Amino acid sequence: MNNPKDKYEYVSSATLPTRWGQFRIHGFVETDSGQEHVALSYGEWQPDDIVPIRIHSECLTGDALFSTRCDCGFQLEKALQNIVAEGKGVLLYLRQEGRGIGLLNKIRAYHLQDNGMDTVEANEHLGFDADLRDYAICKLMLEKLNVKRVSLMTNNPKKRAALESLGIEVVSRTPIDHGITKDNKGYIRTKTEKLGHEFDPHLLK
Ligand SMILES: Nc1nc2c(ncn2[C@@H]2O[C@H](COP(=O)(O)OP(=O)(O)OP(=O)(O)O)[C@@H](O)[C@H]2O)c(=O)[nH]1
Ligand SMILES: [Zn+2]
Repeated sequence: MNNPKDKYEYVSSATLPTRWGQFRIHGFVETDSGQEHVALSYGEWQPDDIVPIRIHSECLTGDALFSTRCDCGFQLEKALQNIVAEGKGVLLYLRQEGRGIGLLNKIRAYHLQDNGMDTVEANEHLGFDADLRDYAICKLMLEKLNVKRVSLMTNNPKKRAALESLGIEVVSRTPIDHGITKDNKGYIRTKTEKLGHEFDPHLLK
Protein backbone atom coordinates (compact mmCIF):
# COMPACT_ATOMS: atom_id res chain seq x y z
CA MET A 1 0.00 0.00 0.00
CA ASN A 2 2.99 2.33 -0.34
CA ASN A 3 2.28 3.16 -3.96
CA PRO A 4 0.55 6.60 -3.92
CA LYS A 5 -1.64 5.37 -6.79
CA ASP A 6 -3.31 2.95 -4.35
CA LYS A 7 -4.49 5.88 -2.24
CA TYR A 8 -7.06 6.99 -4.79
CA GLU A 9 -9.55 5.16 -6.98
CA TYR A 10 -11.68 6.06 -9.96
CA VAL A 11 -15.27 4.89 -9.40
CA SER A 12 -17.66 5.79 -12.25
CA SER A 13 -18.79 8.44 -14.77
CA ALA A 14 -22.12 9.76 -16.02
CA THR A 15 -23.61 12.61 -18.02
CA LEU A 16 -24.30 15.85 -16.15
CA PRO A 17 -26.42 18.45 -17.92
CA THR A 18 -25.94 21.92 -16.38
CA ARG A 19 -27.32 25.42 -16.92
CA TRP A 20 -24.40 26.05 -19.29
CA GLY A 21 -24.07 22.80 -21.18
CA GLN A 22 -23.72 19.05 -21.12
CA PHE A 23 -20.83 17.94 -18.90
CA ARG A 24 -19.73 14.51 -17.72
CA ILE A 25 -19.17 13.85 -14.03
CA HIS A 26 -16.45 11.44 -12.85
CA GLY A 27 -16.30 10.10 -9.28
CA PHE A 28 -13.11 9.35 -7.31
CA VAL A 29 -12.46 8.22 -3.76
CA GLU A 30 -9.58 8.39 -1.28
CA THR A 31 -9.32 4.76 -0.23
CA ASP A 32 -8.13 5.34 3.36
CA SER A 33 -10.56 8.04 4.42
CA GLY A 34 -13.46 7.34 2.07
CA GLN A 35 -13.43 11.04 1.08
CA GLU A 36 -15.20 11.47 -2.27
CA HIS A 37 -14.21 13.94 -5.03
CA VAL A 38 -15.55 14.66 -8.50
CA ALA A 39 -14.32 15.98 -11.83
CA LEU A 40 -16.53 17.58 -14.48
CA SER A 41 -15.40 17.40 -18.10
CA TYR A 42 -16.73 19.14 -21.19
CA GLY A 43 -15.86 18.62 -24.86
CA GLU A 44 -13.06 16.56 -26.37
CA TRP A 45 -9.27 16.81 -26.77
CA GLN A 46 -6.19 14.96 -27.91
CA PRO A 47 -3.67 13.84 -25.26
CA ASP A 48 -1.20 16.67 -26.11
CA ASP A 49 -3.78 19.47 -26.27
CA ILE A 50 -3.76 22.30 -23.73
CA VAL A 51 -6.96 21.88 -21.72
CA PRO A 52 -8.48 24.71 -19.64
CA ILE A 53 -8.96 23.49 -16.08
CA ARG A 54 -10.04 24.78 -12.69
CA ILE A 55 -9.21 23.16 -9.36
CA HIS A 56 -12.06 24.23 -7.10
CA SER A 57 -11.96 23.66 -3.34
CA GLU A 58 -15.32 22.83 -1.81
CA CYS A 59 -17.09 25.75 -0.14
CA LEU A 60 -20.62 24.71 0.81
CA THR A 61 -21.54 28.23 1.89
CA GLY A 62 -20.36 29.87 -1.34
CA ASP A 63 -20.95 27.09 -3.88
CA ALA A 64 -24.40 25.96 -2.71
CA LEU A 65 -25.77 28.52 -0.22
CA PHE A 66 -25.14 31.73 -2.18
CA SER A 67 -22.76 33.27 0.41
CA THR A 68 -21.03 36.49 -0.61
CA ARG A 69 -18.62 36.21 2.30
CA CYS A 70 -16.11 34.66 -0.14
CA ASP A 71 -15.71 34.56 -3.92
CA CYS A 72 -16.07 30.76 -4.36
CA GLY A 73 -19.60 30.55 -5.76
CA PHE A 74 -18.91 33.26 -8.33
CA GLN A 75 -15.66 31.56 -9.37
CA LEU A 76 -17.35 28.17 -9.71
CA GLU A 77 -20.01 29.59 -12.01
CA LYS A 78 -17.48 31.57 -14.05
CA ALA A 79 -15.19 28.55 -14.43
CA LEU A 80 -18.01 26.41 -15.87
CA GLN A 81 -19.02 29.25 -18.20
CA ASN A 82 -15.40 29.70 -19.36
CA ILE A 83 -15.06 25.98 -20.07
CA VAL A 84 -18.20 25.96 -22.21
CA ALA A 85 -17.07 29.14 -24.01
CA GLU A 86 -13.68 27.51 -24.78
CA GLY A 87 -15.44 24.40 -26.07
CA LYS A 88 -13.54 22.09 -23.72
CA GLY A 89 -12.22 21.84 -20.19
CA VAL A 90 -12.22 20.21 -16.78
CA LEU A 91 -13.30 21.26 -13.32
CA LEU A 92 -11.74 19.27 -10.47
CA TYR A 93 -14.09 19.70 -7.50
CA LEU A 94 -12.07 18.76 -4.43
CA ARG A 95 -13.87 18.11 -1.15
CA GLN A 96 -11.39 20.09 0.94
CA GLU A 97 -13.93 22.37 2.64
CA GLY A 98 -12.55 25.32 4.57
CA ARG A 99 -9.05 24.99 3.08
CA GLY A 100 -9.01 21.50 4.57
CA ILE A 101 -10.36 22.14 8.11
CA GLY A 102 -13.94 21.05 7.34
CA LEU A 103 -17.30 22.82 7.37
CA LEU A 104 -17.91 23.11 11.10
CA ASN A 105 -14.40 24.34 11.79
CA LYS A 106 -14.90 26.89 9.01
CA ILE A 107 -18.01 28.11 10.85
CA ARG A 108 -15.91 28.35 14.04
CA ALA A 109 -13.35 30.34 12.02
CA TYR A 110 -16.10 32.61 10.64
CA HIS A 111 -17.28 33.24 14.21
CA LEU A 112 -13.78 34.38 15.16
CA GLN A 113 -13.67 36.57 12.05
CA ASP A 114 -17.02 38.14 13.03
CA ASN A 115 -15.18 39.21 16.17
CA GLY A 116 -12.19 40.77 14.41
CA MET A 117 -9.67 38.10 13.39
CA ASP A 118 -8.68 37.64 9.77
CA THR A 119 -8.99 34.29 7.97
CA VAL A 120 -5.41 33.21 8.76
CA GLU A 121 -5.49 34.30 12.41
CA ALA A 122 -8.78 32.44 12.89
CA ASN A 123 -7.34 29.17 11.53
CA GLU A 124 -4.28 29.51 13.72
CA HIS A 125 -6.36 30.35 16.80
CA LEU A 126 -8.21 27.06 16.25
CA GLY A 127 -4.90 25.18 16.07
CA PHE A 128 -4.76 24.70 12.27
CA ASP A 129 -2.26 25.84 9.66
CA ALA A 130 -3.60 28.56 7.37
CA ASP A 131 -4.03 26.11 4.48
CA LEU A 132 -4.18 22.31 4.88
CA ARG A 133 -5.12 21.41 1.31
CA ASP A 134 -3.54 18.50 -0.54
CA TYR A 135 -3.78 18.25 -4.32
CA ALA A 136 -2.28 14.79 -4.92
CA ILE A 137 -5.54 13.28 -6.22
CA CYS A 138 -5.43 15.69 -9.19
CA LYS A 139 -2.82 13.43 -10.81
CA LEU A 140 -5.15 10.43 -11.04
CA MET A 141 -8.09 12.63 -12.06
CA LEU A 142 -6.18 14.24 -14.92
CA GLU A 143 -4.62 10.94 -16.02
CA LYS A 144 -8.05 9.36 -16.16
CA LEU A 145 -9.29 12.26 -18.32
CA ASN A 146 -6.24 12.14 -20.61
CA VAL A 147 -5.04 15.63 -19.68
CA LYS A 148 -1.30 16.32 -19.53
CA ARG A 149 -1.04 20.02 -20.42
CA VAL A 150 -3.30 22.66 -18.90
CA SER A 151 -4.16 26.33 -18.75
CA LEU A 152 -5.12 26.83 -15.12
CA MET A 153 -7.87 29.17 -13.87
CA THR A 154 -6.73 30.41 -10.47
CA ASN A 155 -5.26 33.29 -8.48
CA ASN A 156 -3.43 30.87 -6.19
CA PRO A 157 0.21 30.14 -7.10
CA LYS A 158 0.23 27.11 -4.76
CA LYS A 159 -2.18 25.30 -7.07
CA ARG A 160 0.15 25.83 -10.03
CA ALA A 161 3.13 24.59 -8.01
CA ALA A 162 1.17 21.57 -6.79
CA LEU A 163 0.21 20.52 -10.34
CA GLU A 164 3.77 20.99 -11.59
CA SER A 165 5.11 18.85 -8.76
CA LEU A 166 2.68 16.12 -9.90
CA GLY A 167 4.14 16.22 -13.42
CA ILE A 168 1.33 18.20 -15.09
CA GLU A 169 2.51 20.88 -17.52
CA VAL A 170 0.90 24.23 -16.60
CA VAL A 171 1.23 26.14 -19.87
CA SER A 172 -0.52 29.27 -18.61
CA ARG A 173 -2.58 30.72 -15.77
CA THR A 174 -5.85 32.60 -16.21
CA PRO A 175 -6.92 34.91 -13.35
CA ILE A 176 -10.41 34.24 -12.04
CA ASP A 177 -11.29 37.40 -10.19
CA HIS A 178 -15.08 37.31 -10.33
CA GLY A 179 -17.22 37.88 -7.28
CA ILE A 180 -15.37 40.58 -5.36
CA THR A 181 -18.08 42.16 -3.17
CA LYS A 182 -18.16 44.56 -0.22
CA ASP A 183 -18.63 41.48 1.99
CA ASN A 184 -15.44 39.73 0.87
CA LYS A 185 -12.97 42.47 -0.11
CA GLY A 186 -11.22 42.28 3.28
CA TYR A 187 -11.01 38.50 3.05
CA ILE A 188 -9.53 38.70 -0.46
CA ARG A 189 -7.04 41.36 0.69
CA THR A 190 -5.88 38.98 3.43
CA LYS A 191 -5.53 36.16 0.88
CA THR A 192 -3.31 38.47 -1.18
CA GLU A 193 -1.21 39.67 1.74
CA LYS A 194 -0.86 36.46 3.74
CA LEU A 195 -1.57 33.53 1.43
CA GLY A 196 0.12 34.74 -1.76
CA HIS A 197 -2.95 34.99 -4.02
CA GLU A 198 -2.49 37.17 -7.08
CA PHE A 199 -5.19 39.81 -7.57
CA ASP A 200 -5.11 43.04 -9.55
CA PRO A 201 -4.69 45.64 -6.72
CA HIS A 202 -7.17 47.99 -8.45
CA LEU A 203 -9.94 45.46 -7.89
CA LEU A 204 -9.34 45.53 -4.13
CA LYS A 205 -9.53 49.31 -3.62
N1 LIG B 1 -10.59 28.02 6.94
C1 LIG B 1 -11.25 28.87 6.15
N2 LIG B 1 -11.56 28.48 4.90
C2 LIG B 1 -12.18 29.37 4.11
C3 LIG B 1 -12.53 30.66 4.54
N3 LIG B 1 -13.15 31.29 3.52
C4 LIG B 1 -13.17 30.41 2.49
N4 LIG B 1 -12.59 29.26 2.84
C5 LIG B 1 -12.33 28.05 2.05
O1 LIG B 1 -11.30 28.37 1.16
C6 LIG B 1 -11.37 27.49 0.04
C7 LIG B 1 -11.21 28.33 -1.23
O2 LIG B 1 -9.97 28.94 -1.14
P1 LIG B 1 -9.66 30.38 -1.66
O3 LIG B 1 -8.48 30.89 -0.85
O4 LIG B 1 -10.91 31.22 -1.69
O5 LIG B 1 -9.24 30.24 -3.13
P2 LIG B 1 -8.19 29.26 -3.71
O6 LIG B 1 -8.94 27.99 -3.99
O7 LIG B 1 -6.98 29.14 -2.83
O8 LIG B 1 -7.68 30.01 -5.00
P3 LIG B 1 -8.41 30.32 -6.36
O9 LIG B 1 -8.11 29.19 -7.28
O10 LIG B 1 -7.81 31.58 -6.81
O11 LIG B 1 -9.89 30.46 -6.07
C8 LIG B 1 -12.69 26.77 0.13
O12 LIG B 1 -12.42 25.44 0.62
C9 LIG B 1 -13.45 27.57 1.18
O13 LIG B 1 -14.36 26.78 1.94
C10 LIG B 1 -12.20 31.04 5.87
O14 LIG B 1 -12.41 32.16 6.31
N5 LIG B 1 -11.56 30.11 6.63
ZN1 LIG C 1 -15.92 30.16 -0.21
